[in-house]
Amino acid sequence: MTSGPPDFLQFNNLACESVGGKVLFATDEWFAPAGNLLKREPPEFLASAFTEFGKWMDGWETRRKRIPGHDWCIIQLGVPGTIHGFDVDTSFFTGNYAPAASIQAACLDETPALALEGDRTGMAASEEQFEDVSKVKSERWEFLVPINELKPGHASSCHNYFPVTLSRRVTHLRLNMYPDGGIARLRVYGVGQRDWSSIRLRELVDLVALTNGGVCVGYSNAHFGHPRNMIGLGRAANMGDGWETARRLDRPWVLETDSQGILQVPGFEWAVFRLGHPGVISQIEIDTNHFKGNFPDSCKVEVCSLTAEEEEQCCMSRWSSGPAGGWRILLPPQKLKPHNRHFYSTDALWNCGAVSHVRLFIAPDGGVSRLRLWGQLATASSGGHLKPASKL
Ligand SMILES: NC(=O)NC(NC(N)=O)C(=O)[O-]
Repeated sequence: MTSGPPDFLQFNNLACESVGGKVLFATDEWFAPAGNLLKREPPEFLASAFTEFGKWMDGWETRRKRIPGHDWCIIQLGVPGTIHGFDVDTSFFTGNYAPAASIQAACLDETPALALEGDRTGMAASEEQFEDVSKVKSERWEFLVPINELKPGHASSCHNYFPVTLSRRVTHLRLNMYPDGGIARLRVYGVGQRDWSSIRLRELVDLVALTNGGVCVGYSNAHFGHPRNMIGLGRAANMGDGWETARRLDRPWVLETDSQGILQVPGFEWAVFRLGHPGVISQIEIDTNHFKGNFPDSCKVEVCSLTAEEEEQCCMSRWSSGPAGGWRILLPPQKLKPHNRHFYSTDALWNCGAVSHVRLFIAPDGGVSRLRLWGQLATASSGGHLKPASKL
């Protein structure tokens, strides 16, 4: 029996540098810095690239150890949250991959006071140099992944997936490699968890933002870019930082207009998001930044309210069985423009009250770089669930 990629790959990468993930400390970074672990772009190999330290590698690579111990680094998540799984990606590290790794986690109130540059001096850094404000040495942090052998970074074996079952919030990770070697990327799949107590009554927040705990829970097509990219920080860096579907193959070979001159573009693609907190959405932004020859013709937004159990059922049916109460239209169909920020406020939106989930349609296909859903948190009087759904 062949098993496909694990379900946790649908979640957000909480450690990615594009959402603020940082390496605070590494015992050794001789060949390549640990910061590479958190890059958003897939790893690459440049056969003829060498530095004064050795072969240029796109990942974290330490020296062949000639002293006791093993190498490790401390990572601060860009978005603190609950972790559902890891991908320790060894791409292109073949004769120099780390043969084994483990991952530990902590939830720290403050950032550890660290000021160490990556060590290229010939002396490995010691545990004492890592001053941990939690007063618990990082070597004693809880293991989310015990020591496991890794596979080398050939295309067929580079992904080392580790599912995690821990419902507690995590802020920092310690990645251990045994004894030394290289790892191309560490992807930390989870859901952001923010403290909602600091939000004032009637304050508008982007309820779907990754930093506020929004998460994509289903989609029809993600050929060129995953829909979760739409809820990332700031404006998209490029087309790869947005949601982009393949060209639909069921489009007519010659497009035509109907009797009223409206272009007939059958078919659509969709993506469903769970909001970080149920709320009443009053402003929407749909940004087609960078999508110029491939922006969607039009979009539509629907909403519903689901419990965690109802969401699980919908996910299991890949959203073919809709919510019991049905989807309601929040934003009726709107024409879109290329490379443009589209803003819709209350006069364009239908009154739907408090909701927990949103479905964005694009017709017939194309790319959207950002989706922002501004609203107030649900209260007992606005009629929504007071607790965010927590299962996928
Ligand atoms: N050819 C190599 O990759 N050699 C060494 N690594 C780098 N990056 O030069 C090594 O063996 O660890």
